[in-house]
Amino acid sequence: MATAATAATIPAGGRPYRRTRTRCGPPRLHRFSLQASAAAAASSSSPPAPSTSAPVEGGGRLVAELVGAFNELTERMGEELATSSSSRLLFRALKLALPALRESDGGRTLSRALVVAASLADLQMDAEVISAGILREALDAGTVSMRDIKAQVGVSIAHLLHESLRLKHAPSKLDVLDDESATALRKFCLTYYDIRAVILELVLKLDMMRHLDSLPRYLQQIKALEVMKIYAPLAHAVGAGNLSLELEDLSFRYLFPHSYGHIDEWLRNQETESKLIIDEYKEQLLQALKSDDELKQIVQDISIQGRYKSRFSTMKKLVKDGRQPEEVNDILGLRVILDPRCDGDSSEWGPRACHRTHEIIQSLWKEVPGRTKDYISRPKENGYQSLHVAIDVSEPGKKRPLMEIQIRTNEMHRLAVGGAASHSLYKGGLTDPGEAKRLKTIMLAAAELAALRLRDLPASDKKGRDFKNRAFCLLDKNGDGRISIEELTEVMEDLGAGGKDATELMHLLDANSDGSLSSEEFESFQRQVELMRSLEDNDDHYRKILKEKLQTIDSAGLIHVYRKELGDKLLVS
Ligand SMILES: Nc1nc2c(ncn2[C@@H]2O[C@H](COP(=O)(O)OP(=O)(O)OP(=O)(O)O)[C@@H](O)[C@H]2O)c(=O)[nH]1
Ligand SMILES: Nc1ncnc2c1ncn2[C@@H]1O[C@H](COP(=O)(O)OP(=O)(O)OP(=O)(O)O)[C@@H](O)[C@H]1O
Ligand SMILES: [Ca+2]
Ligand SMILES: [Ca+2]
Repeated sequence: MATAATAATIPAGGRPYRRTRTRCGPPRLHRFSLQASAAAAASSSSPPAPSTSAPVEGGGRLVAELVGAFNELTERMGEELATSSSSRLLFRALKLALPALRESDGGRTLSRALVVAASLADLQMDAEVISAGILREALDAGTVSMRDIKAQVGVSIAHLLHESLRLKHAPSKLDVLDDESATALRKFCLTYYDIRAVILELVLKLDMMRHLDSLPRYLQQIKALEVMKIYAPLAHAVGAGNLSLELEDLSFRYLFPHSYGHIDEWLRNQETESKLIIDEYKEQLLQALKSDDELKQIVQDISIQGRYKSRFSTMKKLVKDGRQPEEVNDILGLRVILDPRCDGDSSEWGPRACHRTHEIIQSLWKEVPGRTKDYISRPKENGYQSLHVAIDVSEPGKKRPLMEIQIRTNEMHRLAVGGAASHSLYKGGLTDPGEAKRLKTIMLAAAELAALRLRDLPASDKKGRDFKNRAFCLLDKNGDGRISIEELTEVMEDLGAGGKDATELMHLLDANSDGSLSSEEFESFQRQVELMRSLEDNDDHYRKILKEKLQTIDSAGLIHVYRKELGDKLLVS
């Protein structure tokens, strides 16, 4: 069995992972490795899993990688973005990038390129940005040239990459250690025509920050400082809030390891329980608000967001006025957003709905006296409106930090996110409201342009191809509903494998031996790819169980215990 170092999936932090979609919260990522799953498959007892090892050998493995990565990315993109022209573009980019990336650094570069692509897809970037993200690693590693990209993927991707490279080299022109230079550089970034290059660069910075450990200490600090001063505020300014928080926390960790350690320990100790409390209170409040007769009459929709405060944001609060961690009163946060009915007077119904929500909160929980701030009756100078209350969520014998609840209408929220009282300005990322407005216009224009460029071809081109079967349609070049040996050979040659591999793979997958692959035959191959992934998800799970039980495990011992104790549990449902 070929021992390729990288599996055909999107990895996190340099480790392969797979995502399970959940309705809320960030994607859940599972780590896995192909060798481990093969070992697990080999050791599992009856009924035997379908032969998963055969199609992943040699050139077949390349196709499995291509299809696996393609499926995972299009799933993340969602139907709206993964149009058929976008899919074709992404497929071309993957075909060029996969063989090139496998050559560098034992496959680690491929893992990282796929992580970058997945983050971009999660940010709902279009196929051009995602493709550029995959190819950028190959370009940096020197295994693909700009000329190859232009010829095989397209001029627009090459242009996007060119812009991101300009941005990459920008910081060296300035002394980023002083605030003025940092502000100047952020402004410079925002004058880019294609804001998507900025976002690509931000995601690449996040990837870099996740892999700083291997660098010498002084370099870690320089890079962390640059991210803290320039890229984290920039991410905040372009509306990528979670990206900004992660960039900040990672920089904080390298810049101030001791303070980070202290705060991290304190927040981590209560994180799991706090997040459960946030979810519980959120649900309870939503039910109470939705069943209130007065609110029913004046609002048409209610939503609640919850958040656990980040490491860096907590640290800033502590150093701002020397308070103790226990005195940070927004570690747990809820935000109620009310949508007043249109048939009433929103200038009256909005504030009334907020105050009614406050009364309901008071009836449910213990409000902390003196911590209520009514910025609705008395808006802040910048126009910010919201009603803030703090509640005590401690239980007898169990002291907890306070929970802050912000109550606002959707109109007030719009202002707090994008207006003069915008969060970007409030947090100091951008200092000029005009600039924030301009940025938004640029982003909208870029999005429209991308949508135009990637608009689907007429329906006749689709021949009833469905969303799930995109990979098949892309391999079936002449659209006759079958993948011929020529078509398979072509894609395998693109991936750097020989014609012999294509013949072998065809032999394995061609169940009815008619010399070509039907969509059903290809689907069963896709199922095998999926199966390998689930095996590897389980592997991680079992590894954890075993680690707890056995303390130390070597790889040979691991397989041994699998067979003895967990064999029948390893079946994949
Ligand atoms: N977007 C935006 N949010 C704001 C603004 N002012 C306050 N907020 C939000 O409201 C929260 C609480 O603000 P305040 O009630 O003024 O509390 P504070 O004086 O900061 O009190 P501490 O929590 O003790 O620091 C902040 O953490 C922000 O989330 C603003 O001008 N714009
Ligand atoms: N009570 C809350 N409920 C839900 N989301 C919140 C709440 N407070 C802040 N947020 C959001 O959480 C994200 C991180 O905010 P963060 O905690 O860093 O700052 P902040 O609370 O707004 O400001 P400060 O640090 O000055 O208190 C932002 O998107 C912010 O709008
Ligand atoms: Ca706050
Ligand atoms: Ca066949």
